[in-house]
Amino acid sequence: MKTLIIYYSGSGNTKRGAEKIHHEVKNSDLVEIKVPAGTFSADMYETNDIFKEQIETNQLPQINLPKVDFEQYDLILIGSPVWSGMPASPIKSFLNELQRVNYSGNVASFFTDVGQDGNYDQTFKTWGKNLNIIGTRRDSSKISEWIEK
Ligand SMILES: Cc1cc2nc3c(=O)[nH]c(=O)nc-3n(C[C@H](O)[C@H](O)[C@H](O)COP(=O)(O)O)c2cc1C
Repeated sequence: MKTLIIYYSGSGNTKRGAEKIHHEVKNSDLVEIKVPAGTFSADMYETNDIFKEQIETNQLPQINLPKVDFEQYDLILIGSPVWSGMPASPIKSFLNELQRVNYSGNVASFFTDVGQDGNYDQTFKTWGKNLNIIGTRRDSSKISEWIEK
């Protein structure tokens, strides 16, 4: 089984989790989703306002991805911070891209937060409604056990 671990991280927590999972999961590749400088703010409250506006208006952030043939992966594991009880907006951009290319493999997600995951799971499933989503989990612990089953 081949796995792509792909993540967006604003301040490094999700990045660290993704790197840990990458070391544990055999036959996995690791890719970071980046946004242009200035998309968000260093201030989390400002970022939260920008985020909410993006979601309300569906003006999603541009994402910079390396050229990846998604179809070579059996599973794409998407890492995100929780923002306002939801996945971060670059994840919505990425889920749109996966649906645009009709990715047919399995999709899962892990998230990092400070304890309030709100509607993360439901929102992820709604944003990726045309994908085969196998589930979402908190943090990087036990993720390799979960996805390798
Ligand atoms: C804009 C913004 C909104 C956030 N909203 C939540 C939230 O609703 N619930 C929560 O538990 N943590 C929230 N957090 C905290 C982050 O989810 C947490 O610090 C996460 O680990 C950050 O990951 P990162 O370092 O990969 O960006 C928020 C952080 C930011 C910047």
